[in-house]
Amino acid sequence: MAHVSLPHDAKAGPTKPEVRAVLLSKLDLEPTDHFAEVGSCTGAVTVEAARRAGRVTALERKPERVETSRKNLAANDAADNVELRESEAPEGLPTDADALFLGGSRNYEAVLDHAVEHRVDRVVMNVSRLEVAGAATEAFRERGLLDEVVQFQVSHGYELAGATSFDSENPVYMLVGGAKEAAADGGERRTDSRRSPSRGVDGGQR
Ligand SMILES: C[S@@+](CC[C@H](N)C(=O)[O-])C[C@H]1O[C@@H](n2cnc3c(N)ncnc32)[C@H](O)[C@@H]1O
Repeated sequence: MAHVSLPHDAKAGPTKPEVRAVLLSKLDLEPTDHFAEVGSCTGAVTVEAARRAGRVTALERKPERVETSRKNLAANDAADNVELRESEAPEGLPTDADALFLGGSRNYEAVLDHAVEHRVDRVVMNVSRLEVAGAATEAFRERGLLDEVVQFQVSHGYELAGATSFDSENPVYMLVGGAKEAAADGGERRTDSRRSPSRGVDGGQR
């Protein structure tokens, strides 16, 4: 994975490189995709998405963090296909996104409603707080958006007395899914979705 340079920082973020690697595999972005992001903050995810998707619309509610995103995008020469919006989602979300990432959780239920209404093919949300993770999992499930819940924790080794010990980062809960296409008969189909088949949370193969 190409390096992301973040000379400008923010109080929250960045999403760590290993977490971004998993996130990007779930989002499966391609040059034809319009990617929408809630909470660009340092722009670390925005930069990676801009290298893969054709278009990126990135929202951030805090003006100083919009500026941080803007500067870090420029530092990575990744601003050409990115529209940064100072906005609190769902306000300002595009209606034609193929993939949506919620890096910020404010108003997430309304953001998920937007994803359902506009049939966003891939929806991923990262959560670090346990209580929010549980509530957000329910919100995905209630809307028929949930394919899988992934929980992982990254640790980095460091040398200690000639051996290797580890510093652990906070666990991450990654909620992964997307809106299903409505079929003419009122059922649901997944014909043009790029979501990879995975074992659903109900235990069935999806
Ligand atoms: C944990 S940080 C995201 C980190 C980011 N992925 C990065 O790599 O720097 C969450 C960000 O989401 C923003 N945020 C939270 N809810 C939002 C919403 N509804 N709309 C826009 N921004 C939001 C916060 O201001 C914060 O900057």
